[in-house]
Amino acid sequence: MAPKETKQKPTKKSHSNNKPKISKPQKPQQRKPPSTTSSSQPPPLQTADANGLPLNWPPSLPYLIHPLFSPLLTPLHYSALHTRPAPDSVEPLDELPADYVPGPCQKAVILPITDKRHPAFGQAGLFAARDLRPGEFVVRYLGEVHPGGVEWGGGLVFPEPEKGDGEEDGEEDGEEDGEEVGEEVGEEDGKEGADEQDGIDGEGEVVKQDDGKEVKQDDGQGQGGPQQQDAPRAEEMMPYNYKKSDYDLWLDHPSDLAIDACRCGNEARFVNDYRGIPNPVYPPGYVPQSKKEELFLKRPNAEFKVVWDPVRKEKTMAVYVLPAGKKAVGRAREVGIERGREVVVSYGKGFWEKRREEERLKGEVVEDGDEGYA
Ligand SMILES: C[S@@+](CC[C@H](N)C(=O)[O-])C[C@H]1O[C@@H](n2cnc3c(N)ncnc32)[C@H](O)[C@@H]1O
Repeated sequence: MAPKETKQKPTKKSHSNNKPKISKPQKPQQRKPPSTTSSSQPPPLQTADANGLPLNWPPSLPYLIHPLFSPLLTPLHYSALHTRPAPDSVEPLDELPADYVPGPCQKAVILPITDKRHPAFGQAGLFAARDLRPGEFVVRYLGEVHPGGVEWGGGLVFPEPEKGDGEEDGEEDGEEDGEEVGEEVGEEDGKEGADEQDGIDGEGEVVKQDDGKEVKQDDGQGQGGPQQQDAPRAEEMMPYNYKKSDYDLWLDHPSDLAIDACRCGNEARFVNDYRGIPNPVYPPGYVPQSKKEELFLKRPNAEFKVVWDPVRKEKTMAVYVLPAGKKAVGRAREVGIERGREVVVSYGKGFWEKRREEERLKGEVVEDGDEGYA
């Protein structure tokens, strides 16, 4: 039975009931080709490295071009995942753009945060590689699709490399990173024994690894998933706690479907929350002259949206530029996020409330440069 769709605001799911905030579904968009860059505009920023992976992609983290599926998902979860609300339903889903091609994103680039005023200084963020139109699709949010209610997810299992890619890949994977290759933890939440097939099932897709090579996964949802590789190290056997992830979003809350991009994912996992981020148009120390201006300095320019993947016929999550405001005039009607500007969303108040609570419990003070992430 198809779950009833609800208005979902994709928010950060982690830590609590304050699950991802998902933008209000909108009527299906007219597909338009991406706007061409006029000759007067500077060239797009470089988004990929020499291996074809996103620039600044963490070497130890598996890069996904399709979602992975947890073996903990049930037929009911899959039914919900593959059920599209009717176009005339209260909340139909937009579709991914017709020209969407799986793989590295050319619209945005992962960059280290070097501005000390930025609350995520020392981490990374996602930045527009070219001017992005209001409402434009930016990038999918890829990760492990898992039951949102579960706490423990077990180890991560990636498929054996294809013959020919040889040991090299397998060995590198095994050696380099505790997170990317593992085995289902012996005890999943202390309840279940491990199975070699358990972990994260791919769905007949390709995972790009940190060496830029691709490995294929079996086809079939939740069946015949990735194979175990080398024997995992101790840390790879550690149970994984979804609840502690900072990269976990609700995909479909009523149907208990979530996406976690902590252990693997794509560029979208680097999208920061807008709170406390200084507007680079203004110099350091600039004090907003009015409440209106202050608000301008503190608003998101993008959103997480649940959309329909017409090729895979399933719900998915993506980052979109926010539509132009009703009062937008001139350039603001054409450019939602300027080239070089950080793509920022709202994680939702709940995310920061929970964060504050956790910090308080730890006896730490949250310094956010903002009057409150709530
Ligand atoms: C989904 S990750 C975003 C990417 C992250 N900056 C990184 O480099 O991996 C969420 C984490 O980024 C940090 N973050 C994002 N937005 C922030 C903000 N406005 N203020 C402080 N920290 C932020 C927090 O540590 C949060 O747990």
